[in-house]
Amino acid sequence: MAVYTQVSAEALAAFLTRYDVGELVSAKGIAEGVENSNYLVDTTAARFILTLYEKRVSADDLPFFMALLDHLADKGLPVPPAIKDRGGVEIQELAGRPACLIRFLTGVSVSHPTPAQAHAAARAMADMHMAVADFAPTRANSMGIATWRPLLERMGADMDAIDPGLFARVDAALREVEAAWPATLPVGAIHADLFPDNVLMLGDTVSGLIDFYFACTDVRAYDLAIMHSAWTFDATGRTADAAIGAALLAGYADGAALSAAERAALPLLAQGACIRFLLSRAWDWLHTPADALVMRKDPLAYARRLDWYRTHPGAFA
Ligand SMILES: Nc1ncnc2c1ncn2[C@@H]1O[C@H](COP(=O)(O)OP(=O)(O)OP(=O)(O)O)[C@@H](O)[C@H]1O
Ligand SMILES: N[C@@H](CCO)C(=O)O
Repeated sequence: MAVYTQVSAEALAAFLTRYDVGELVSAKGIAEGVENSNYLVDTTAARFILTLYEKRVSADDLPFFMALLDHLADKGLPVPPAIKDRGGVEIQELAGRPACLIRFLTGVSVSHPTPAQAHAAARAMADMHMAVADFAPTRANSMGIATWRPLLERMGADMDAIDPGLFARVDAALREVEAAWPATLPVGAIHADLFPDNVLMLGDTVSGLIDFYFACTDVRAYDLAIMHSAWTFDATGRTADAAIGAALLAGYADGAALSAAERAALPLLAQGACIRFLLSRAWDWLHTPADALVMRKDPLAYARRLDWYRTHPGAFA
């Protein structure tokens, strides 16, 4: 469960007096998510999400994330901007952590998306990519390709405790990905973590894109490749659903043109996406005590996806 930082009812009630949002009625910790502490907050006026930012979100990056959310919300995308307090301030401090009160969005994240839902979600990603054409702020990808080898080397042979030979397998795949990584594809602000749990849906309609805390300036087609790796497989990474994959490509193409060069790069970008999530999951696997309250995500589910992309070069044809 993801409540690392406890906030007392008294501290929360006092915090809310900075805003014009009514008075505290109830607050519950939200179990989903692994990165930040999230509370569902009801006031006499409305419902909100309170997020306290933990280890992987740097306070220095919050202005970028909040500017991006404001920009997308202004363009009509279903994203949750932070609420401004009476002085116009979005990024606050609470219980010693950076904190934001965020607009609550209705909808549920689906664990087994249908092709229609995948289509709608990829269309929403395309809309997001188009909507940031005039978004000026930039942020380097803190989990981008330049970070993968240092992370791999830091774990070194410890990775073989997860699965014998894992270090060598990832090392070899990364060498190929590094050698062929495209340098000239269109870049822009991307979500970089648009897994099914970060898309809220009402039926086949996207009601929310959430969790922008890996958003950064990077290759747009890489965002689609991340989405493909996250949506197309079952949780173990063993089985790929071709209908979901096709729906993602079609949904994206509905909202944004995918050039021949972008399409041709997708198999490699998807392998990069697998390496990125394999490495972050492996790091957490090795550094989170097995009895911690947070659920560790299986790195091998991404090792299997990596193998799949390496053996299915025509997956995006
Ligand atoms: N604006 C919102 N409106 C409605 N529900 C939200 C909103 N933001 C977050 N949630 C809920 O809180 C949960 C956790 O949020 P989020 O995914 O941002 O957490 P996280 O710790 O950053 O997770 P992750 O492990 O995906 O990085 C979501 O699954 C969703 O149920
Ligand atoms: N979406 C990531 C967790 C958040 O970075 C994963 O499934 O590994």
